[in-house]
Amino acid sequence: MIYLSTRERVRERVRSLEFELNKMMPKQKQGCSAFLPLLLICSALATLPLTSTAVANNSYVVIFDAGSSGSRVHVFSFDTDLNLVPIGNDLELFLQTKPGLSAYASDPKLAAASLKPLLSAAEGAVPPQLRGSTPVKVGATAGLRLLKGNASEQILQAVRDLLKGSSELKSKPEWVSVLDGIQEGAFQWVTINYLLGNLGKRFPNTVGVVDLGGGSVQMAYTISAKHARKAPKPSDPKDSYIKKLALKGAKYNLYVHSYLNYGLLAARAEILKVAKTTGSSCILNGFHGSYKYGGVEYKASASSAGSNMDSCRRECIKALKINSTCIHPKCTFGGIWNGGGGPGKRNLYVASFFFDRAADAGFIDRSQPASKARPADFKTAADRACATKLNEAKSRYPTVQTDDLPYICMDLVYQFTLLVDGFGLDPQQEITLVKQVKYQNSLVEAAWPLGSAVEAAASPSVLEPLIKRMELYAN
Ligand SMILES: O=c1[nH]cnc2c1ncn2[C@@H]1O[C@H](COP(=O)(O)OP(=O)(O)O)[C@@H](O)[C@H]1O
Ligand SMILES: [Ca+2]
Repeated sequence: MIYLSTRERVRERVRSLEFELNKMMPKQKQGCSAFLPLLLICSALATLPLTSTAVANNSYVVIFDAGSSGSRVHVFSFDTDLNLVPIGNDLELFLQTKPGLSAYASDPKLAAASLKPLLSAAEGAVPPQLRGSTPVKVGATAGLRLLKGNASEQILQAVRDLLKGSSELKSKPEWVSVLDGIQEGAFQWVTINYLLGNLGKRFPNTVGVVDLGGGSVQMAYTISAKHARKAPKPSDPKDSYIKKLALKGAKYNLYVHSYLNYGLLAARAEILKVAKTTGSSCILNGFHGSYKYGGVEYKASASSAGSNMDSCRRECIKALKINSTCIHPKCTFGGIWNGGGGPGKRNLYVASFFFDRAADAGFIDRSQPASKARPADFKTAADRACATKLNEAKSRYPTVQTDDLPYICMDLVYQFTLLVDGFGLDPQQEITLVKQVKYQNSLVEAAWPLGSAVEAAASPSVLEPLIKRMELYAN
């Protein structure tokens, strides 16, 4: 009887509540709308006085980020309103390991085994009685995208076997996949705007994101519906420039593009390819060696004149194909439409290697989760780095790993060129370099997995058991 009356009260609430979270992938749209009533019920239940059992009603999601340079696991817990709730003292369990899965291209089992310590820590963070209903998802990014032949599929299969064979968490084969760059960029946008409390606001009140990984770089920001209708339509719909999102009652047209091969480590290879055989003016004076990326070795030597900011910039502009044909009103680089700009791009949260190198160069404080900077700061830092000789570099850049030191001028010049010549930022525009975002007095990683977890937490597989637990309680 209590169960029925609770349901009644829920229905009442449902009528007066608007809560909508939608799917990012068009193929799941139908599932989402079919699922909407469940979300409404959960949202309504969250406002009922269930205080003593509130914790029992939280759901957990485990997301593996199989990045090109490392693997990471994130565990999140959500309440029925999709707010993050603490796991122990933090709002997230976050662990990482290096190298990434793609470094084990010839040994899929070993690749999967590299996730074991992360998996057992993640499992330990989920209460035992909830493990069987807690989804574990694995999203691989540029590293696996760039592997040749069926190597990436074999690694994914080994990971599926690992999850099925040695984890209590709920896994499905299709939850272990290579994310496409558009999903990656859209999830990053959701993460940042979720943490800033922007979801549900009008589009000009959201922030744009740039995420510079090792293998690829993504940019995403919202544009007006009018502009979105005029967006160029690529021949393959899965490469669409616009992703439609409906989050917390607001509809967004997200401009999103991922540039494969233009992550920081992949871009080094692109720059070395355009450098003359006499050497690259991006490499510090005193270095003569080679650079390995994606199983290919590139000659990497300083030019006889040593490193030089302006000549290095020209190499970066060539590598980025800034001047390639543009059939749209305006392009970023390589003939890609620039999205048209607008208020959704006014505030940019710029993550991953942008944060790391800015901290290495010393113009932001690594101990702070986020710092304001300007693209021009990368140029000033590059000027100094390019005037450094290899034998002075270690003392000048103590946090940079030895293998990365010859490339410190290249990395900083590339980052400035990418922001200004590529993404069209004013060198003086203030941007936020971000590693973590403060959410309810805790810090949460500014990375795509939270966006994926928000989507997963709103899916039937997570909410159905949750509703059953609530019904059980109400009975
Ligand atoms: O969750 C995170 N927390 C902190 N830094 C991260 C996280 N995810 C990625 N990064 C940053 O991104 C850099 C490389 O990105 P990644 O290995 O994910 O490449 P990819 O995105 O091109 O596959 C890392 O060196 C690190 O600085
Ligand atoms: Ca990444």
